[in-house]
Amino acid sequence: MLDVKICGLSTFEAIDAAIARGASHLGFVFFEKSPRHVDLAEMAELVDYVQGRAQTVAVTVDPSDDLLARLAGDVGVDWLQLHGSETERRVAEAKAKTGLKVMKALPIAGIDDLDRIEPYRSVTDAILLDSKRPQGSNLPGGNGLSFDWRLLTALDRDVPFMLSGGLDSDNVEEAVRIARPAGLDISSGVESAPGIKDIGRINRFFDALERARETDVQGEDQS
Ligand SMILES: O=C(O)c1ccccc1N[C@@H]1O[C@H](COP(=O)(O)O)[C@@H](O)[C@H]1O
Repeated sequence: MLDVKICGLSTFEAIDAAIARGASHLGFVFFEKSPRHVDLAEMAELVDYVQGRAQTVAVTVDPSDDLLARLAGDVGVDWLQLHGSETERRVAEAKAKTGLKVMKALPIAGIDDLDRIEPYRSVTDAILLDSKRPQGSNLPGGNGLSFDWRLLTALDRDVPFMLSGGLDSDNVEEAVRIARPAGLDISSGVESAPGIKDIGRINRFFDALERARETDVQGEDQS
């Protein structure tokens, strides 16, 4: 069963829709330049609303020690997503300081980028593979752009990862078939405009994922 993280949530309605369809993780973005940014008070309210129905994830970019302490203390999320240029050492430090589970995002554009995964494996609870920030964008993630998933076929099968970057209901079936991820992370692909989650698109995404699972099971039966 694939983990599914719906990211960039800011309303109770979208949280309920994602949980109803089986999202395992819900992401809340703390990054002021993002159209999905929520402040810490808003994030605490959203996390409180989830009430253990899914894992909650604070998405951050090179967070300060103060922010880490507030996310672990005042907000009370389950996971920290590090989506900046955090070194392995900083990731280990963030985990030790907060006691939270940590997901490190790594940008992938070419085969050499896969070499960056191994050093992070021992200091994280999950690795998230995303596309690289396009020129001109001030967002390190949430750009709605995918990378060449065929690169991931070169990865050792015992390296579990979450796949993100430009996933939507039209491409998720192909993404799962090619990349064989342990989980999926989606934000822009379930929005009607930047930062505005669309319940219809959330439903269509999970419908497409169910079709992908059915096709996969049928494929396995024939082999
Ligand atoms: O969504 C954002 O605005 C964002 C801002 C800063 C860091 C990460 C962000 N989002 C993450 O980007 C990926 C992919 O998103 P998309 O599906 O391509 O829109 C996902 O991991 C989000 O958590």
